[in-house]
Amino acid sequence: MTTTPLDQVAVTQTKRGSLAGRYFRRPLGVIALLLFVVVLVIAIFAPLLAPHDPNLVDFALTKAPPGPGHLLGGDSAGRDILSRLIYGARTTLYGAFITCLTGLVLGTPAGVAAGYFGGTLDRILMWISDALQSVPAMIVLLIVAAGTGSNFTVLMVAIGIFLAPGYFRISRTLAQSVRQEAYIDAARVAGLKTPRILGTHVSPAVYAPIIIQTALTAGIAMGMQAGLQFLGIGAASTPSWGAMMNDGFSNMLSHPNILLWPSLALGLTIASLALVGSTLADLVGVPTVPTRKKRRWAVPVRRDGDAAPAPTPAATVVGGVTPSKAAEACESALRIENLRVAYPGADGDTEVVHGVSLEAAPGEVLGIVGESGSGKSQTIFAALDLLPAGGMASSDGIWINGTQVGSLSRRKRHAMFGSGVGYVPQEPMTNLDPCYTIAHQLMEPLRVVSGLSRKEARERARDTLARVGISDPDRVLASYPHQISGGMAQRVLIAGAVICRPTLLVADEPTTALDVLVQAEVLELLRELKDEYGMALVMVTHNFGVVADICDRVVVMKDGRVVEEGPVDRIFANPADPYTAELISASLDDTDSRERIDGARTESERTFA
Ligand SMILES: Nc1ncnc2c1ncn2[C@@H]1O[C@H](COP(=O)(O)OP(=O)(O)OP(=O)(O)O)[C@@H](O)[C@H]1O
Repeated sequence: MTTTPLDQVAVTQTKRGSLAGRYFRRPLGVIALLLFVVVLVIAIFAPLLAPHDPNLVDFALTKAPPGPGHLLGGDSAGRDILSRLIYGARTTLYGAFITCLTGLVLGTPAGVAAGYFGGTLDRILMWISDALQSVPAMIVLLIVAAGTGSNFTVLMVAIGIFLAPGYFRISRTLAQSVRQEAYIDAARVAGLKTPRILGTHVSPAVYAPIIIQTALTAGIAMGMQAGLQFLGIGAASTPSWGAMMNDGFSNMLSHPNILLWPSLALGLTIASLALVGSTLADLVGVPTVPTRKKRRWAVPVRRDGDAAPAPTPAATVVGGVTPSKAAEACESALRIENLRVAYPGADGDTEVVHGVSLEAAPGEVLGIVGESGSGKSQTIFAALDLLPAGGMASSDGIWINGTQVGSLSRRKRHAMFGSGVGYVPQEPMTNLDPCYTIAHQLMEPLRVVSGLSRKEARERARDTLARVGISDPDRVLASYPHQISGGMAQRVLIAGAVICRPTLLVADEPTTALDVLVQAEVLELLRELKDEYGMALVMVTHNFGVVADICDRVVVMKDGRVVEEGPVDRIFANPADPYTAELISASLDDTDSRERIDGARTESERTFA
């Protein structure tokens, strides 16, 4: 095995520090948090802290000014203002809790589902959300109050329903952005089921913004709650800041202190929550949503549940294949027959892959080569069920490791990918989930798909990291993606792709994002792994140098078509198509490559016309 220096690259420590550490460096945020904690403590320990029974009436105390024994004075009914204020905190926080819980439980899962699956589900949920936002909430709340005898908890649940669209919209937007992340594709190819992907890879992106939303929603809930109580809705025996404000409002001119204290308590509590929320938003607003270098087309990935226009999705159409071809396909690691991929556009569907057929035998290294936009990735995406939203694929069949994947349910197809197919994507960094350690990401498919115990999975992960040339696997296992270099990340991805010992490894431009030295090492590693595990390797590249280096056979693509295929030696010695010849010389001599390729395109077009 070749020893490599990649793992020598120092693991960089994060300079940002933990979220809590950064939060406590914000004085305003700290003051706001302290204020809220004080209100919370007062609410929890109200029976211990209140000097009097909040409902005890003492006529001598009616509208009394502050004095000994009654530090804030008495209200218009002769009750101790301080005690009512303390118990009011309890009512207010309880109400806000019920409201936030309702909004959270209804809005967040719905938003994640709508954002991740898109399509009809998204449209229906968006419609419900819009409808809820257009209903005049206060009128409905008054009706609910009348119908339930002003049941406080029911009213707070009703407010929560009206505030659920806030949670829905945030989680929908975040799920939409995360579902385009390459590490979600990688998780799907690794065979993880959708609930697992939603739970472990999509939800973490939603957590921090949802906490911020909760802080803001709690403030809004308190305001609405106080508004209802101000209108006299709610049990008279329950001390509440809104009811106290109502009382104070009636005596505002003669006894302003009755209005002052509940208003101050409510204002400060809402302001503290708003400040906590905005401080958190400042700190986590951008980094919590992982950014992916957008694919050229920048449209969301189609998922289960999306409305997929005809023709049928990738690998689901079987037809036009003779029995002999089907039998041959059973021998192949990968076989694609007459694949077409199209996208809807303003002027109808645009086909970007036009009837591509190719095959990789077990143990063989097949190169798919072509310039940018020639359809290499679309071909592979269609085979691995990773087409972006709107992508429509039809074929006469796609076989992976001898199985016609179109005849399998999506679930079985993905389970098969997990154990039989490894996928090494283009951009190492974006294919690792920033929320989890490398250990978690390598062990997850082993535990979930292969059923290994935690100990076994960890050992396998450590061994595989060592095998891909990382000399300090324990340190890398404990690292987060941002703590490792690009070269090391690519090795981690290769380790992840081969960790379940697949029989087919698909590598989509695995060296593009790496420098020249690291490129050579990664190619060497892929070659070694392929020999060691007996895998077929499908190598997608724009570089004939890579093809010369590692491939047995090559398929040359241009404008969504296969222009030529054959053994690498023959293609290099005697390219049949002028485009192939120019691609070879452009790859071997980088100068003026674009002009030469363009020239060859013209020549080739003449040949094909
Ligand atoms: N979502 C999409 N909508 C419309 N056209 C698309 C979409 N995705 C890809 N295409 C088109 O499909 C064609 C093939 O793209 P593909 O990504 O397969 O090229 P490629 O050969 O892999 O190039 P690269 O290596 O640069 O990714 C391109 O012309 C591209 O513009």
